[in-house]
Amino acid sequence: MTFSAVIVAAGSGTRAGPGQAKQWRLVAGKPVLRWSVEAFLASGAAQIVIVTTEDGGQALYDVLAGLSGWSTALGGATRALSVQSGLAALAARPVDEPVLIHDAARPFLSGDTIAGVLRALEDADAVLPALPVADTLKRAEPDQNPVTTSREHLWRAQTPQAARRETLLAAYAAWSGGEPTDDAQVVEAAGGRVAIAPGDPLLMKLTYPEDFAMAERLAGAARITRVGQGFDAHRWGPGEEVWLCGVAIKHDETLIGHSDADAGLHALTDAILGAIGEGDIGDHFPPTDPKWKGAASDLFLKHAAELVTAKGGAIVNVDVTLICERPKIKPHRQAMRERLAQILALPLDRVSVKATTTEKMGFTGRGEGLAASAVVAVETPA
Ligand SMILES: Nc1ccn([C@@H]2O[C@H](COP(=O)(O)OP(=O)(O)OP(=O)(O)O)[C@@H](O)[C@H]2O)c(=O)n1
Ligand SMILES: C[C@](O)(CO)[C@H](O)COP(=O)(O)O
Repeated sequence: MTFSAVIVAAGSGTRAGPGQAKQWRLVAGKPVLRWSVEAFLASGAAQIVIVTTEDGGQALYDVLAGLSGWSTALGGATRALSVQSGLAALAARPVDEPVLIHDAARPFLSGDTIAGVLRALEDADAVLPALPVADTLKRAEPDQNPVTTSREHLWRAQTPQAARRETLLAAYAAWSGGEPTDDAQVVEAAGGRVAIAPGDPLLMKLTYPEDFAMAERLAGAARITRVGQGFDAHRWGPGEEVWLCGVAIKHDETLIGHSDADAGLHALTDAILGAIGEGDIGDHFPPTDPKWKGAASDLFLKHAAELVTAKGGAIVNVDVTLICERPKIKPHRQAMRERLAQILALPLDRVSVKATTTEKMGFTGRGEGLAASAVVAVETPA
């Protein structure tokens, strides 16, 4: 389902204590706001409006470096005003398109939560993700005994909250209560049907200083590790040098292929694409396309690495094995590792290049061709 998103990030974060407002602070090395933008991009949001203060403007470009598909709107004095500013900035989108309104202060947004909210919107005017209250509740006035209060039918509201843009615009225009604390409440007051979608315990709102320590611990749980493997082989032919793992090696033959035939980079590119479920190298760079004739294969690897970044992921380590009788790989291994580390912006100890012969057996053993296999570990949001 096509949808757009409004991320409200114009608050001052007073309760989180002194220092930078919470949406700009880091959790697991990543700005709080960036977590949500990446989650919406990974789920295919058609447009993302980020609502910030004027001061936030420049910070935004640093915080969202490398990401596209977002625009900005100026926040208001309250969350509700910031939401309305974000909705106004979506004027070019279809008025009946679902809009997901999300607190920047909730970094651990998953694709499942987004999908659940959108699914529930098929039968409702507005949807909020929520969790049932699990603790016993007490109402306590100063100097009085706490009074136990039923927790039955009580839910903790989270974001993103969804409604079609026209529904939200009409409901906010009709709102005459005090300060609404969420968007579903505004649709509810306008007589709309509000549904609850599954909330997520990880989707906590950073509110108090101590929440940041908790978020650091949750950051590990909010990410998954994926593994991808790739394989490639090319035939030997007449030539004077061969490209392997991004390094040119003088040799009495070359590998034949549509691009520079760097089997090491091709296997590694496929491993990365495999880890993130993005098909294979041929899907992205068809061998039938003359554009890629003689292309330097580091371009393919960079593209795969950029797809990982766009999903909010990071490559953990890569391991390439080259399979050939000749040339000898050992003298070039360090240069290959350094080149791969440079292309992928990884520390050297996370890049491995190995080599083996097949003891004169098979096509590599007979010197007909060279093969390469690669394994990669990638971390992405769950
Ligand atoms: N005028 C406002 C107030 C809040 N928000 C956003 O609404 C979300 C939820 O608000 P809250 O957690 O209350 O954030 P703050 O208002 O920043 O925090 P505090 O109340 O502690 O100052 C946050 O992402 C916040 O940036 C906003 O865009 N504009
Ligand atoms: C919208 C909200 O996240 C729902 O739980 C929440 O109400 C926003 O925070 P605030 O402290 O009420 O501004």
